[in-house]
Amino acid sequence: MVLSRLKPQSEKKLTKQICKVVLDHFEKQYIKELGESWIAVRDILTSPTCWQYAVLLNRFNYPFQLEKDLQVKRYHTLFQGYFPYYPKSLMCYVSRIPERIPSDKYQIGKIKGYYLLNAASLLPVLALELQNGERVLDMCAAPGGKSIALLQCAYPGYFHCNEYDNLRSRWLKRTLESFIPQPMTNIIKVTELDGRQIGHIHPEMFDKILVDAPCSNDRSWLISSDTQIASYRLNQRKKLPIIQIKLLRSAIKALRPGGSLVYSTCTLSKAENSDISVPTAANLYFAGVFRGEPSRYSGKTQNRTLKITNYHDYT
Ligand SMILES: C[S@@+](CC[C@H](N)C(=O)[O-])C[C@H]1O[C@@H](n2cnc3c(N)ncnc32)[C@H](O)[C@@H]1O
Repeated sequence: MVLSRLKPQSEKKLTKQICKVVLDHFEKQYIKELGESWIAVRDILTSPTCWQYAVLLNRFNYPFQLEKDLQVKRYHTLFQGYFPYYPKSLMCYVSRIPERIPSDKYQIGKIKGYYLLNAASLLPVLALELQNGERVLDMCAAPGGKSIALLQCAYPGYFHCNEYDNLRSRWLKRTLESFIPQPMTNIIKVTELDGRQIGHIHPEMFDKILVDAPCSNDRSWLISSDTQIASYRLNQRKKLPIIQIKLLRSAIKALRPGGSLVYSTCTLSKAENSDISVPTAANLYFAGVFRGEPSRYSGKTQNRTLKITNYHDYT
């Protein structure tokens, strides 16, 4: 029965128009930053059949039948065995065949069984290595995909989900309500603070912090249909590192000594990734996924650990 709901969207629906203004801008920038690799990355970014939609199963209402159906359809679990940290409770399936299953519909009072996300979005979640009982901050949390994924990994002692934008914050609350049972919400706090202030408000409070920063989302910008919006975004793009560094500095203030912080983006832009550095922490690079092989992160840990990840889906 579930299988019938898993019909993939047609190939036609998978075909998206690529925005030329954005592509031209990226060509100039990324050929400089990535050299020849840009050619392969560009092909993957612009070809929807290469994008992987992962199915994250919700441990709070585990969809056993769906899991069987996915296995019949030759879906396979993601990244297991690649990472030093990969909790058994995190169950995520992907298919080698390009398809997108419909999302689980919202129903009042029902905990959803699964969440669809870009497979690579789990990289920052895994990099955070969340353990039971830890105090964790998801600083830029809406719509909540990584918050849900973090809660599949461990039971934090306190989970602070923050989102500055009012509308998106409502979306975040709705996501949490849909995936997390009521008794667990006692450990979750949702706020609408400016992330740049959190370090002053809660100094050295958290064991783990995720800064999934507002960034130029290369893939979604490439398929934007409105040229005016695209040009506006490209114009504003240079301002992003200013807010990103402020968010990161604030997060470091909110991190307890010995804690770990993951800063992540879904852009390839050097200015928004490796150029966002701070003096107090060691940088660990967790470079993303290339053709199904996630690269391991490496580096030294000092007083506080900072991992920079970007989660483009190069699978
Ligand atoms: C990349 S999205 C986060 C995606 C989210 N982590 C997830 O997995 O669903 C970045 C978010 O940061 C929010 N944001 C932008 N400026 C912010 C600020 N100053 N403080 C907190 N959040 C902010 C944006 O509204 C956006 O929702």
